[in-house]
Amino acid sequence: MSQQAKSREAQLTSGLTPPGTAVSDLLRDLDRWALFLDIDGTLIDLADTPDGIVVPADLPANLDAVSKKLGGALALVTGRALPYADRLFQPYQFPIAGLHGAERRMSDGAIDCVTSTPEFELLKAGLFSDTAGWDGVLIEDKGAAVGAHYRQAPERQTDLEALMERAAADAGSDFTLQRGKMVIEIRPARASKGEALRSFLDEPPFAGRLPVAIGDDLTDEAMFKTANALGGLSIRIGEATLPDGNATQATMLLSSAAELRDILAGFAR
Ligand SMILES: O=P(O)(O)OC[C@H]1O[C@H](O[C@H]2O[C@H](CO)[C@@H](O)[C@H](O)[C@H]2O)[C@H](O)[C@@H](O)[C@@H]1O
Ligand SMILES: [Mg+2]
Repeated sequence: MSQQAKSREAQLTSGLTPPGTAVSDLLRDLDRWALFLDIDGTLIDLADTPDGIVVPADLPANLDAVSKKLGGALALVTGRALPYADRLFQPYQFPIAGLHGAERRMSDGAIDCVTSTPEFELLKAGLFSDTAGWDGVLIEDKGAAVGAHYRQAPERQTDLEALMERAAADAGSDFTLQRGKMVIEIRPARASKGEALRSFLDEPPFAGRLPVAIGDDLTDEAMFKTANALGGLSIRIGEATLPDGNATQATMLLSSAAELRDILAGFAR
């Protein structure tokens, strides 16, 4: 662990208010906070495959109850495609940013979506065919984005890095590589989770509130940075040290998605 990460770890676990207290602070001052929640690894436990996730039965209703206590100021901010993420929490629909912030449904229901192109469809088809014989590798078609998963084939990480870097270069400047947990993605470069958080805060019912951003992966660091810059709270699920050895931008930690779900369940009551 780098020196920077060590001092960050100490800072996070020293006299700072434990995250559980920070979140329960919301109980006292409901008009003050806006909650921005990542999905995979934050609300929902990680699974071997993108479709292997299990949504705990009480989670959708708890999210709805927390949202109502915050006057609707709860948004999901995910790398998943917006329609896929929406289905996870039926019958409820929340303000949501998908594809790492590239597409968004605002509180009034208006959707700013991003669509694929014939060229990008060809690129995705090429990835499927190039990896057809790579056991355990899973190509995830997300419409205007694509993910290459190696959770079940860690030995293929280097091959996938090279393949996705070439594909991203072919895709051009409208796209960017996004690394994550056992995945490399090519996504629209037009936004980030930090920009999505800022856009929500320009609109009711988020405007005038301070952000609480909670996430678990590299893509969420942009959300943490923006929340911190706006005087809000940033909470990472997991360690203070990122896989690359750098310290997280988050100012607080939670141990697991289960711990966050318990806090939200208590807050929902
Ligand atoms: O921003 P998030 O909501 O956290 O979404 C990030 C990515 O989540 C999914 O991949 C991750 O979760 C999978 C299921 O647990 C896991 O198998 C995979 O290894 C993780 O990387 C999703 O498949 C991606 O599209 C999201 O970008
Ligand atoms: Mg996540």
